[in-house]
Amino acid sequence: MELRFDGITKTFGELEVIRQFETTIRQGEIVALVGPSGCGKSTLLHMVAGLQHPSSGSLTADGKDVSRPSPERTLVFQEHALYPWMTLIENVALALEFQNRDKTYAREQARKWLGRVKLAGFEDYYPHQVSGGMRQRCALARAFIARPEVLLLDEPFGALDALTRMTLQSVLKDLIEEERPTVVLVTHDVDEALYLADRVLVFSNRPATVLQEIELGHIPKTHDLSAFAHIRRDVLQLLGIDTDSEETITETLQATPQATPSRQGEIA
Ligand SMILES: Nc1ncnc2c1ncn2[C@@H]1O[C@H](COP(=O)(O)OP(=O)(O)OP(=O)(O)O)[C@@H](O)[C@H]1O
Repeated sequence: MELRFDGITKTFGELEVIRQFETTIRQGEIVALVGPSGCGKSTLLHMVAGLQHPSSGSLTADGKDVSRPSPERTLVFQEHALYPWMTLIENVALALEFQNRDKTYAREQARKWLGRVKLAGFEDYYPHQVSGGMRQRCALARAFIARPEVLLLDEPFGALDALTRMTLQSVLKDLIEEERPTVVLVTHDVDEALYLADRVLVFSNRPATVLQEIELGHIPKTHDLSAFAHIRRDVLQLLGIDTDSEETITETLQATPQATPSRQGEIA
């Protein structure tokens, strides 16, 4: 499914969040959105999901106006995505039951998808009985089982530790390669964007405009991103991050741009 953003502006009351956003995301393309906290990345995803509407401009999916949510466009959040009172298999099967599919078929498919994300044997566990990484595997199974044409990922692994995040990124990459949905990924993690995306859009502070568009193409990638070091450095510099102190990347991107420094001696 092709997504076309044509002169999209979004305001909430007096607050202008996105200004004149233009791009076309091709069928099967993976586009990452990176930018400072609060610049409007999630708002853009919510518009594609049909949960928010542009204040001006137009947004179409395969030429049709996006006006409401549809199972063709699935949103995956960072956490709290699973129903805690349902087992993993029930959570996954629900995505098909919502489409009025037969319950037995939905359960069979859910078992298959849990196997694909390496959760065979955990079907009858409740979300609180498994790790955060396993919950996100389950959330991916629930997103993919409905075979969405557009997958919208909002910081899908933001709550996970670095090692688990890398493992889950590989799981997601394999699923995307097999299923080929169009993907829009919002992330604070520049490495995640470079690893997963065909194209990266770097946004400015609010009102968000595109500072740079980086075409990576369908290059086979591994977690060794040394070949992309120059791109990574450029992106970080665009975001105003000192590349000599890399450990602060995620924290800096998450920091509120309007945050006021605490007075000397004050406990932050
Ligand atoms: N429903 C809403 N009503 C009013 N203001 C909103 C609404 N949704 C978002 N905003 C505001 O729009 C701005 C952009 O929010 P958004 O969540 O899209 O940013 P973001 O780039 O995804 O941030 P982060 O990276 O921190 O998740 C913020 O200032 C936010 O307070």
